[in-house]
Amino acid sequence: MLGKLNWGAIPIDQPIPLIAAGAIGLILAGVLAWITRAGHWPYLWREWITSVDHKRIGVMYVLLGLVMLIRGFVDAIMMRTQQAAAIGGAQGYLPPEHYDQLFSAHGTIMIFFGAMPFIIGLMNFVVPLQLGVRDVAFPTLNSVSFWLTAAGALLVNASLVIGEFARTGWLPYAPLSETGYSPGVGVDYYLWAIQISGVGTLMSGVNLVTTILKLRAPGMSYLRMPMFCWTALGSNMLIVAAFPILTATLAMLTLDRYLGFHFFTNEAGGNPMMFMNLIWAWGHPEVYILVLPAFGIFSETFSTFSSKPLFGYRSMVLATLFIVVVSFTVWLHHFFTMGAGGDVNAAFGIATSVIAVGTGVKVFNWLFTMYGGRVRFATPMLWSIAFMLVFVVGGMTGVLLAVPPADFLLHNSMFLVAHFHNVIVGGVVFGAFAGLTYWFPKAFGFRLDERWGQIAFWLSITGFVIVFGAMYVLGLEGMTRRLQHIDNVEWAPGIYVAGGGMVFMLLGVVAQVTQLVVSIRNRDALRDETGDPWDGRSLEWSTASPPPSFNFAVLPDVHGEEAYWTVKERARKEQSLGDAPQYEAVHMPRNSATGFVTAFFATLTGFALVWHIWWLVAVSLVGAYATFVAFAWRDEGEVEIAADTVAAADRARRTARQAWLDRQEGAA
Ligand code: HEA
Ligand code: HEM
Ligand SMILES: [Cu+2]
Repeated sequence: MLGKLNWGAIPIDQPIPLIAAGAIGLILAGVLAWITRAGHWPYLWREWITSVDHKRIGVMYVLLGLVMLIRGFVDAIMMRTQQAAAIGGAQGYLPPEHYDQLFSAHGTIMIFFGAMPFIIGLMNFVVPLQLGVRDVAFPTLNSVSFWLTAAGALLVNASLVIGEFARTGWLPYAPLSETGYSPGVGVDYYLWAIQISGVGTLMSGVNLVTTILKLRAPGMSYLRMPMFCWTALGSNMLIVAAFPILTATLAMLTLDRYLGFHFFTNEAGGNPMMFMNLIWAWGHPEVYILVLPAFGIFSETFSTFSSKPLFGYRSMVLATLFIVVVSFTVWLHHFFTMGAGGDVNAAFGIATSVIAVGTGVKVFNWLFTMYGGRVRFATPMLWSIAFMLVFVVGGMTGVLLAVPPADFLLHNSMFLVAHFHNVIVGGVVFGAFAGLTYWFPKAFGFRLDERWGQIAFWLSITGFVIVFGAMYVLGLEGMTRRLQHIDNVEWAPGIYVAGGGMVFMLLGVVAQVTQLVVSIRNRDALRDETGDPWDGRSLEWSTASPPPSFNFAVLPDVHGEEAYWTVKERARKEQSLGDAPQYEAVHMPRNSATGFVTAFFATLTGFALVWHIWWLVAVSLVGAYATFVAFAWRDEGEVEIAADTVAAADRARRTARQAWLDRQEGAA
């Protein structure tokens, strides 16, 4: 009846996951109970869970990303403390099979459910606003994408209590991940969680590419798009091209595990090297999927907070497209040591180093954007400057790893671990925080507390330098990755230093949460009436904060590269906002439960497949299909928002804007 599932799946003999799961369960039950008591369910269902508004979906994506970053951070604390507690004769508190699940879960959660949702959420929220349009191309599909991602996150976290997670690393290398070496359900959880969320990511990629290519405000030609839209286009083109490779690779591994195929086995004609090639053909582009939008965020913040247009806009566009193409030609640098031969290694090493040229162009453009500008050191700008300093180091160590002879020494060492955290945390996570603090007032109508933001920043950057600086040293001293126990006591100082740095990082996380709480409590004092708290240059700042459901009362008419700056300049010169526009009724897509219900069935499907509960697989697949059919048959797809409502929504913003203009005149 329940396939392989029985009471043995609950890890009663392992107190740590049980206590962790118990605590999470209690918090979750508390939150649910509070929502029920306060009677918030109808509101949540109507306005959020079934919402197809790209802004709401973007916010939910970011929230998912934040929660999962904290979840992955807890794993990181456990890894660092385990290593510090298991040197020489000491054994630490985590047995090897648990430590292996820990780094696998940490990597998987951080990449797929922390960084990806965070970045996709920011793109979802910002891109339509910057393009001057009312939503993405396929709003309901957008909701499906989000909920499928959440379903994957749920499955990974469920594995903590029901069964186990993969012990194979964040990419389940074959043949280790084949049934013979990984007989448990861990790899199956990995496979279905990533397949389900991967479908969501692919659809979100199709959605955003279509939006950017097809839906732009009148006058918004390609070369007038803000830089963030360009990098979002690059990132989503990479998603559309790369994610099918991931899906196919994992599908083949699934066939191996479930039906006894031999794609990646050592015998019967299988070839494990095929897995390496395929997984990295997706895996390398994936890191640029993450970092390109972060580059876009920095382009926005450097320009806004330097009060200058972005330097070298066209070269930035070219560098972005260059990175998109070249990132598909370098995958082999992840397994230089596996014997492809000197010529092949040299070719891929050179291709890898060439990417540094594209990134270098960007770094110099950001520097020149700041040069001669009136630089304001607000929190988003602090994250951006810190990014530029640390990312150059991380990039350089990447170029070092791209030299095959050097990589033979450094492959699988802590130096490699330091390299990629240096670029992912320093690039993607700092970018996400810059974006969060930059666009938060747009999403919620009030700014984040600046003082706590700065405290969080300084704590995090201090911790970052200590933790990953120590890891570089450990790597050069020969320490390899994924060690549950440390035999060589000479590494102890480095491991203690890295552990000490974690204290600063932890305080940084606490400060970020405090910032959020303090800001929400002081929201009236932090209110942003004008919709433009940073003196921004692109269209998202031309509408109210938070923007109405239809984004713009009247679709903007774009002149020039900096759409909103041009409008503001004219208003400043003429000391007037111009006449109120002609308002018309707006049609917006109706909310839909399709995404949530599909994801509900997808979660069941995934869970049932992990545990071989075949009847449940059948039932939930039918359920998911029926949801789509029901959606296709609905005949009322849109709601009309009357012209009066649109006008009323715009009036408040115009009044605040006029007051701002008058103040400017007073100051002049
Ligand atoms: C956001 C993520 C991200 C980014 C941006 C990068 C960027 C780069 N990475 Fe990294 N990398 C990872 C994430 C990332 N990487 C991950 C996750 C892994 C390991 C996964 C695993 O094994 O589990 C990895 C592993 C990895 C390896 C494999 C090593 C091994 O397994 O032994 C290599 C080897 O070539 C490499 C190289 C590079 C290079 C050359 C860049 C370049 O793009 C960097 C370019 C930037 C600069 C160089 C700085 C700025 C430039 C200038 C200021 C101009 C002047 C500079 C020069 C002319 C040099 N990376
Ligand atoms: C914020 C602080 C972080 C710390 C202190 C940290 C620490 C660590 C440590 C100690 C390891 C394992 C090293 C080993 O034993 O091999 C690791 C692995 C990893 N981390 Fe992090 N990490 C952090 C954030 C992140 C983020 C934000 C991401 C991605 C977005 C990430 C992605 C990974 C990946 C992919 C691995 C490899 C897992 C594997 O070996 O399969 N980490 N991290
Ligand atoms: Cu790579």
